[in-house]
Amino acid sequence: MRGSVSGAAAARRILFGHRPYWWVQETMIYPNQSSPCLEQFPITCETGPGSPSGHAMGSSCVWYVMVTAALSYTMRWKDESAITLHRLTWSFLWSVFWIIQISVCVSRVFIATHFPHQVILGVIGGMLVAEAFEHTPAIQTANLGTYIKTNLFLFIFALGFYLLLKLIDVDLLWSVPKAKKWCANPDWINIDTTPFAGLVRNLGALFGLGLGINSEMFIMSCKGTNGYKMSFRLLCIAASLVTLQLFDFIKLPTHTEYLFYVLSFCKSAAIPLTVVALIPYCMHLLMRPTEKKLN
Ligand SMILES: O=P(O)(O)OC[C@H]1O[C@@H](O)[C@H](O)[C@@H](O)[C@@H]1O
Repeated sequence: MRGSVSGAAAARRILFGHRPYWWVQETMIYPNQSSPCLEQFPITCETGPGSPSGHAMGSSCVWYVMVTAALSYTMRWKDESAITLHRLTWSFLWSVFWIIQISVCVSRVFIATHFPHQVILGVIGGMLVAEAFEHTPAIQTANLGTYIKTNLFLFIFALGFYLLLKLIDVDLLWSVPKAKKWCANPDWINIDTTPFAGLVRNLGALFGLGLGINSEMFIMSCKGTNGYKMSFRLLCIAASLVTLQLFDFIKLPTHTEYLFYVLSFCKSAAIPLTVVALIPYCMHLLMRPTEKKLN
């Protein structure tokens, strides 16, 4: 009994970060209704727990991967002037990195979705995740079966963890009613901010990545001779950036929860599949006639 009580307390401490926009309404620390008035915005009403910040974590993780990948390129330059250039690039890229992270953190705190320590934890967490994945090259070589098994494991683990915590009276979705109660405008509550929506999105992305890197399209384009060409890579980057903007225009219907989760999974799977396999394959086909003419 004591074990389950202390387990619940530990889980609460780790997973139950309050967000300022509801915490300020419920805390008892301000006497005689003197609690400060926090302005809310259309993006304030996140429904998940506040710690660590998902936006800060996502941003630091993605930018960390891009900056370290770019620097690993410049590190190969060996002569004296190249070393100076590498140092300049290093300072520039890390400055850009920190400017972006600070901007994300300040904006999350400004709109009352986070306390400062939650965004700091998010940035550190994102960098740790990026480091861990950079040291796990198996991700890029795993077969589709492994991706599917990992997907199933993560889904069952998350669901099992949710149900297990429910048994010891801990509701992992505790934050949703709080958000609904204290959000200034019900229209600002978005289903895609719930913890389950985040889970489904991540599972979809992982599945799409698995499908992509195990597809013929990826093998023929990225693993072929074109894959090493700078022009091919730049074309893929440009086309991917445009396509990602187009994906952003696809708005999913939110009236039926299950349908939303299924479509969200499909959309999240389609994005890496497009970027990793479809676009490189199209670019590969586009570049082929030019090569034939040259030959
Ligand atoms: O914790 P934050 O910064 O409010 O970010 C929450 C977001 O974090 C993201 O990681 C999740 O994918 C989203 O579903 C969620 O809305």
